[in-house]
Amino acid sequence: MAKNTANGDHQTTTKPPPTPSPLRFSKFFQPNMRILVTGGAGFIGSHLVDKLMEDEKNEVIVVDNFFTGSKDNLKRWIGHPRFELRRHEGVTVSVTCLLFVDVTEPLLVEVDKIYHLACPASPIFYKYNAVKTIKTNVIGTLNMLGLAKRVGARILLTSTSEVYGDPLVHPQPESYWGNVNPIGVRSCYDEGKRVAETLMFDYHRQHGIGCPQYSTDAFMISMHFATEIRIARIFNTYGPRMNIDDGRVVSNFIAQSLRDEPLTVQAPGTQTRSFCYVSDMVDGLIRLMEGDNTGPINIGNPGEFTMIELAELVKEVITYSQEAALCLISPKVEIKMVENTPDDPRQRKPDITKAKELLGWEPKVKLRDGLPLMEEDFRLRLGVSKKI
Ligand SMILES: O=c1ccn([C@@H]2O[C@H](COP(=O)(O)OP(=O)(O)O[C@H]3OC[C@@H](O)[C@H](O)[C@H]3O)[C@@H](O)[C@H]2O)c(=O)[nH]1
Repeated sequence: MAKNTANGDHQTTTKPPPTPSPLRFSKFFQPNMRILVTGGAGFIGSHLVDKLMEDEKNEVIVVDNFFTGSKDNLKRWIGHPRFELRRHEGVTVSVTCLLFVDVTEPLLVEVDKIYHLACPASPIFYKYNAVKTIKTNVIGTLNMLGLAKRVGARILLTSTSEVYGDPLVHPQPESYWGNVNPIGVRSCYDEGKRVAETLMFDYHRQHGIGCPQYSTDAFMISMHFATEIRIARIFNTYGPRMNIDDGRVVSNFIAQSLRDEPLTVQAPGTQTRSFCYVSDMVDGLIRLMEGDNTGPINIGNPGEFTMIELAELVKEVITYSQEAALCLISPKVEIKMVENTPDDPRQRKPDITKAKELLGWEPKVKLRDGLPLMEEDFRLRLGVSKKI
């Protein structure tokens, strides 16, 4: 008897593993595309869900443990017939509540595509429980790969620019192997994502390319699914729905401006980052999933800013009063230099040649245009109106 373990490994080959319903191959069956989004209640995940739900052929299942994600981000979809809620071992789900699942536990659902985003992404959150972060990246990715293998789903991992560590090559192409401290406080995330990438490629290599595959074993024909993988290396992303106290630099600066607090630039302030607006990010992820390239592919905006430049730009863009709007500078906002955290990368900027060539993708929203959209969302959530 063939036995499929929860992580999708076949223990014998005498019987074919479970296959999708034969109905899916029938002439009159028009299946919807069933898409699982892990971490779908988070900042990028929820924007991705919005985009996927725009296509009436998509059914979307979200799993999230709500450590950093929030049901509020998905409230418009709760109860929607294509936004499916499932029961998972021991977890009863009512129609008003989302599936509470942690990817470190195996998950059994039938899906065609998996966007695997689940993991805290802000340094203060991923460092908060470092062991849990690395478990999420390693065990969580193993579980999702096992699921992908079992049901024949294509899986996309959102990896990170942090796999380049404190890069010695600038800007960073995908061919750069990085400069990562394996025992530092950020390692749970950057090494975790590096292992996750390794697992993706090992599953892909070990289980062949092309889907499905047939093989004969003692005169039995067995079918198994190759693991089709996609890897995106996400660079710093910003936009509406970021947690207000998320701790990342753009959300910090906007929240601080709206609260009339000084902008905390971490020393030396000359370190650089490149900021991608969330709608561009989602577009890049979907193109990668739908295209023919496994990646890894950098998805990020190559516009590079020092943290001092970013603080100046936020000061300029966030207006407090008509007077401030006219002179484009809020008189109240100050910049305060504060201590930095260990291993903070000194520079970061994506080389997006591959994304342009292979996905036909490049970001459209400039930082100057994206910041006011985020400001509007933060004002609503903080209850701070424009004083004009
Ligand atoms: O209040 C702050 C917060 C942060 N910073 C600085 O801003 C820079 C960016 O820091 P963030 O915390 O926003 O994010 P990081 O670039 O360190 O990490 C991010 O990298 C890419 C993604 O995968 C993740 O979202 C996240 O890990 C750092 O140099 C940090 O020192 C400030 O100057 N002030």
